[in-house]
Amino acid sequence: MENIKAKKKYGQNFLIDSTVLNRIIQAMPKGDNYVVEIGPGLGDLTKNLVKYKDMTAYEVDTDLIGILGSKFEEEIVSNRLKIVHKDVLTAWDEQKTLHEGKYDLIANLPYYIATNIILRALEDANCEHIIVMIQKEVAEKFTAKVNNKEFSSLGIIAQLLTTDSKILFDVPPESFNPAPKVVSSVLYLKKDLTKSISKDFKKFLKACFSQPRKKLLKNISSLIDKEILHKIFIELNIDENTRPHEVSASLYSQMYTKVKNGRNESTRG
Ligand SMILES: C[S@@+](CC[C@H](N)C(=O)[O-])C[C@H]1O[C@@H](n2cnc3c(N)ncnc32)[C@H](O)[C@@H]1O
Repeated sequence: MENIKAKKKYGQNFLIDSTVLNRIIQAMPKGDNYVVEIGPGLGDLTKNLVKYKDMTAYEVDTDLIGILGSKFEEEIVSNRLKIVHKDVLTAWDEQKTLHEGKYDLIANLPYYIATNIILRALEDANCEHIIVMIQKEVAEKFTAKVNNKEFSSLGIIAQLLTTDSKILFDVPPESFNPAPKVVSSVLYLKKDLTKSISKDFKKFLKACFSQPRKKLLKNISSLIDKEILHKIFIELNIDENTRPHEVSASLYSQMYTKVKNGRNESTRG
């Protein structure tokens, strides 16, 4: 490895296990989608991805930009690889999508912003597949199903926006340099590009899970009129003692529609 000291503040844990790299490449979706990588680091995953697809990589660390520029001179000149020196969250704020055209996000993510990045990728209308290395604990939240204690707004959002979500495999700390403190997993999400969810629905979910172990009714009663809530719970056949993780994604979606309609009716009336 180059003489580069990994920076904690950028979540730099470089992948040094070629078996894991190969497994990520094997998981690459077939088809013509462009590839976007977030955090190419020293370029080990990039080197393998660019063999198969044209791609853009977003890297925030100035010290790595020069290294990547000389390592991939040929790929950059021939337009197979574009390296963007930018914080990827800023890029999303500025342009809403990381690529004009359908793309797959394939990356070993910086863990300190992994959840945020996945949520942004789920919102990005051009992103079709998400294959990312993240903390196992976070991967489990995105793939959790109803009644599982880990089921939260992340699992609900993922279920409503994807047709497939799964953990492909786990990766031990020794596969990285420096080794992270946690076990990692490669998460796979295939989005349904016809679906989207609103900011208000996300706010509603946040309220529903504000105290995850308390009753759902209690969590949202500060936000929504109690009478409307009781009516909705009866209509949807939800017991008043139900905890937030015991309600399915589709029921949350129906509940939100009813809350919205209830509010509209009360403003009209
Ligand atoms: C876990 S390392 C992965 C490096 C490399 N892809 C690998 O697999 O060895 C995360 C990478 O994301 C970069 N990074 C951190 N924060 C970023 C941000 N906000 N925008 C873009 N890249 C970021 C880091 O500098 C680092 O290169």
